[in-house]
This record gives sequence, structure tokens and C-alpha cells, in this order.
Amino acid sequence: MSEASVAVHADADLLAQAVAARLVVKLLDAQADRGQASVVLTGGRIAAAVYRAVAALPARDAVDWSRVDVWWGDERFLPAGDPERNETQARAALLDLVPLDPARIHPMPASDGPAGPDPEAAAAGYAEELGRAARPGHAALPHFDVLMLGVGEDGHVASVFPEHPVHYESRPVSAVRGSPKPPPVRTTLTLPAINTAEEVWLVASGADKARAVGMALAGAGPVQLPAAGVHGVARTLWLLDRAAAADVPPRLRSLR
Ligand SMILES: O=C1O[C@H](COP(=O)(O)O)[C@@H](O)[C@H](O)[C@H]1O
Repeated sequence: MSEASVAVHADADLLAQAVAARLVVKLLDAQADRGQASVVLTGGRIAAAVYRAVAALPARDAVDWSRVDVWWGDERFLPAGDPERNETQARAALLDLVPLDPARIHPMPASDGPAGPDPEAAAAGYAEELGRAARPGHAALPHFDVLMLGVGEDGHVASVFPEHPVHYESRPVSAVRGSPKPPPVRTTLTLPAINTAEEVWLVASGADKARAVGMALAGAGPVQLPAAGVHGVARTLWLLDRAAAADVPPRLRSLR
């Protein structure tokens, strides 16, 4: 488990641009090392800004997008193409603008997809898809070079919410019913699955995230504050704007 490090940027726009630049470099490094790269996407407002910023970066063309696997950390269980789906937002902001191999884009199932309207079946189906991409000799998951997470005002990450029964799910992918944030039905990677990623990046902007960010970095319990329970194998990086960083313990900050 890696120690958390924190980078703080002046505002949401600079944060999105800095994360976009990091992401392009991370994909390039992974392709140089392994011949391919994999990224786990998140949803939410700052994530969409990051994806737009990647699309606008000239250096994006240095990435061989046909050798990038795209996964999701969570999804709102809605029909395909619904504007509230994390997949729909990521496709519009980035994925439709770069030459990805469609076979390497792995969205979580939609509520009108082949797995049907049952989120438990959808979660099981996604676990199988992950398993098919798993490394020989490893557990049930592929290698994730970088896994990005937004952070909710309540400290949720992906669709793992405070005090939700999903905390006690041992499988890598879970259905989530009764989400306190709409829509109520979702699918999500569980924290143990998230924590297999080489690098986990928690990206948060705005004053309404400050309390959750500060508590997570101060050592809150993961059931009460899920963001406190995630860490990459090699690196855990909190990428914040100044407003979201307001309650970060000063010893952890590196202002940019
Ligand atoms: O519903 C969700 O919200 C969180 C955070 O979104 P934000 O707009 O407050 O940044 C997001 O990380 C998650 O993927 C999404 O399903």
C-alpha cells in the first residue's frame, strides 16, 4: 500500500489540465513499459473536465489509443446513451474523439443491455469481463495502470457510499441499490478491487469537497468515509484545487 501524496492547483480549470497532462504521460509510460496501457475512468464534473482537457491536448496524439484498455470504476444503472451515464459523458468528452479500439472499451452494462434490467446480473457480467482480461496467474482482475476517482461531498468514491452494505461485498464488482445520490441503482468496483490498481488518483474540486478530502487524509475510517479506504499499489495521488484542499493537513500539501 502506498503513502498518499497531494498536489494542489489554483482552480478547477488548472486542476483538470494538470490531471490531463499527467494522464497522457502515464499512458505513454505504460505503453513504453508494457506495450499497452489501461485506465479506469470515473464519472462526475471534474472527471468530465479532465477528459475534455485530454481531448484538447496536442500531446494526446503521442498515445497509441488502439493499445489502451478503458474500464470504469462505477456506473449509473441507466439505459445505454442516457446522458447521466458515466460512459455517455466520457464518450462525448474524450472517447469518441480519439482512435480507441472499440473492443478495448469496457463500459459497465446498461439497464437495457444484454445482462437485462437486473443490476446484480450486470455486476456479475462485468466481473466476468474483467476476469477474461485478468493476467495469467493473477486474481480475477486485469492490471490497471491508473484508476481515477472523483470524491463525493459525503466522501464516496466510485459508487461506494458511506455505511452502505457494498462495504461488505467480497466480489470485485457490486450492484448498489439505495444510493443516496441519484440515480439510486448503480454498479461499482468494490474497494478491494480498486486497491489493486498500480496508481489511484483521487481528483476533487470545489469547497463542497473540502470536508471529505480533509477527513480522508486525516485518517477517517473507510466505512464512514470511503475515500479514506483507497490506495494504489505503487502510488496514491490526491489531485485537488485550492478550494477542495482547504482542510488538508498542511504537512501533506504541495502547492502548485
Ligand atoms: O455519481 C457520481 O459522483 C461521483 C462524484 O461526482 P462529482 O460530480 O461530485 O465530481 C463520481 O466520482 C462517480 O463516478 C459518479 O458515479
